[in-house]
Amino acid sequence: MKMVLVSAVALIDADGRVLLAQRPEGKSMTGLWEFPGGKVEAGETPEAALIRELDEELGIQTHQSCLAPLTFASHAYDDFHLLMPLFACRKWEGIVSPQEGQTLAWARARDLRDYEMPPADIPLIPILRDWL
Ligand SMILES: Nc1nc2c([nH]c(=O)n2[C@@H]2O[C@H](COP(=O)(O)OP(=O)(O)OP(=O)(O)O)[C@@H](O)[C@H]2O)c(=O)[nH]1
Repeated sequence: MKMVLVSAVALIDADGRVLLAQRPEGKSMTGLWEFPGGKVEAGETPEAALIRELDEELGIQTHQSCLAPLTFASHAYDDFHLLMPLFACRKWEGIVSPQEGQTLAWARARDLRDYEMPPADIPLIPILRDWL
């Protein structure tokens, strides 16, 4: 099975809320809420992929030193196996604004369960809630 490496981040604001992005129409798993991030390209580190994706998707800049490893997802989808490190980040520059028409939500830890997420993300929720 093809292994796909996706780097994702829990961006945490000053009130301890986490940023979720809703997958737009036309993509797989439309409407589900996910952590910002994306596929790691050839020759890229997971951290560099995330720094690039945050700039592209949300218009913010961060640094490797602001990305702390938090946990990971390992999930067998029908057509690929997803391996997804989840970093935590509390420091960035710029204002979070959707660059690709995504709907964004700042979710409180206790409300995370109310957002329908991809199956790979489900085990991450209690880890994140305990950690926040
Ligand atoms: N960024 C992100 N991707 C996730 C999460 N959970 C999860 O299963 N994924 C999966 O990881 C892949 C991320 O790919 P991507 O963001 O670079 O590209 P994409 O949505 O256009 O991919 P796709 O349309 O090929 O599915 C997708 O298959 C997505 O469904 C998550 O929390 N964040």
